[in-house]
Amino acid sequence: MYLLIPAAGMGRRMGSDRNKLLLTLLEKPLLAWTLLAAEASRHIQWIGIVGQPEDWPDFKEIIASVSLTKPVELIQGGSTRQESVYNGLQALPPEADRVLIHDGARCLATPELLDRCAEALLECSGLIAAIPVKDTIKVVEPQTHWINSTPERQFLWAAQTPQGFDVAQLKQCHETGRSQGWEVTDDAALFEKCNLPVRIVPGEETNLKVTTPVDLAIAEFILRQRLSSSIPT
Ligand SMILES: Nc1ccn([C@@H]2O[C@H](COP(=O)(O)OP(=O)(O)OP(=O)(O)O)[C@@H](O)[C@H]2O)c(=O)n1
Ligand SMILES: C[C@](O)(CO)[C@H](O)COP(=O)(O)O
Repeated sequence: MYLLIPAAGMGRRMGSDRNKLLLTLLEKPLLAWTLLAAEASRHIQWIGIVGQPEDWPDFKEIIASVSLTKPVELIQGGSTRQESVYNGLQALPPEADRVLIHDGARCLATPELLDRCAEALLECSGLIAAIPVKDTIKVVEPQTHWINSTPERQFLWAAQTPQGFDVAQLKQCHETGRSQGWEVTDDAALFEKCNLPVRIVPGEETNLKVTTPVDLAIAEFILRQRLSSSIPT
């Protein structure tokens, strides 16, 4: 299975002056934790990291530090996540017919989740990891902040990555999106807009996207728990 890791963001909401994937989480950069999960996955055979060229020297150090045994390619990022994934798709080896896309910022995803998605992708052409929403969600008027409606929670799922697709179909959806000027925050949305089916694979509650400083603190807590429970007594 081919894996693309969008890693070309800025970390604006983190308040960071550099790519948040270079920030340290328990003595390793965030990106290192994401790569360790990809390395431990049974199905991932090739990794493309989409990043801004100024980060490549750091990325190369991280790749060396985690002793990756799988082939890795660095791909130039775009100005949005959508554009970064587009660039990643163009850089896939020609034989890649299925692809998983996993945010570098979701650095707590387990190898088991990557493998669950890879296996499910043998049976369908579009999927995403997702979890049921826990909060009651309100649809709100943007200007006035008055509530418009309360969607039924049983229909609401929080989208995560990995997201997996048939490569030819996803490339076509991205081309359509570019020609129509669609701006989306995940790849499933492009599939949906093109009327293609996307199924849910059970995600992980701990698979948070490190977006703000609070997420970083929560990620550290989760990782400490995980590491201490894996130490044999
Ligand atoms: N131009 C971009 C923007 C984002 N990403 C990646 O997409 C994932 C999800 O994006 P997000 O969490 O929003 O990251 P940032 O763009 O870094 O954060 P912010 O929006 O707060 O600036 C991250 O792994 C990020 O590196 C990307 O590859 N290219
Ligand atoms: C793809 C994603 O991780 C799904 O939750 C998310 O949409 C990434 O984009 P965001 O704009 O940073 O939420």
